[in-house]
Amino acid sequence: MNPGVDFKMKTIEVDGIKVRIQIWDTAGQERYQTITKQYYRRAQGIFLVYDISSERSYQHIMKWVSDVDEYAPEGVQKILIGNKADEEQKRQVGREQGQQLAKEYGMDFYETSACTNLNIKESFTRLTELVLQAHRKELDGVRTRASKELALAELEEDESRPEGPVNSSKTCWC
Ligand SMILES: Nc1nc2c(ncn2[C@@H]2O[C@H](COP(=O)(O)OP(=O)(O)OP(=O)(O)O)[C@@H](O)[C@H]2O)c(=O)[nH]1
Repeated sequence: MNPGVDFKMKTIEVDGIKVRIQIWDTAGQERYQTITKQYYRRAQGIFLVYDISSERSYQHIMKWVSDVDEYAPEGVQKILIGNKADEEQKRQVGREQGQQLAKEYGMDFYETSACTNLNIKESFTRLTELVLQAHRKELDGVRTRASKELALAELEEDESRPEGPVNSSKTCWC
């Protein structure tokens, strides 16, 4: 295992389907970034997490977003998280600021707490849902393209076939 990256597996249920997810927790520190960016490439869903008691961590989200845009696959699903929601007395980032930023980037938004478990299950379920939806859309696209190509191939085959009854005794096309 690389320094700066934690790994866990978990099974969660989404729409009655059991989904096994791999969770890669990459360190935020600058010194690990060459390593952690490598992990973006295979991600299907990403949580961008700031700490509601740290304005600085919120300001950092823009940088994470641009890194994700640069290194993660195009269809990656993203959710913005404001963590440490239990630390209300230390709050530096308003909930509306989180909502606003998420809206700008077209992401869902949750305030969570790893201490009280607030929205932990909900946010993982939602991200998994988004990943599954995106995957289904991609598959539908592939299926539609494949059936169009098949229909076209059949049409071409029909057009190249000689006219007249199939069992005609005539063997040449002239
Ligand atoms: N009160 C509170 N503390 C939290 C919460 N989540 C994490 N912490 C604390 O915040 C500190 C940092 O937590 P980490 O999980 O190491 O944070 P991290 O983002 O992985 O840190 P990096 O390694 O820099 O990426 C620890 O002391 C945690 O106990 C939370 O929801 N509420």
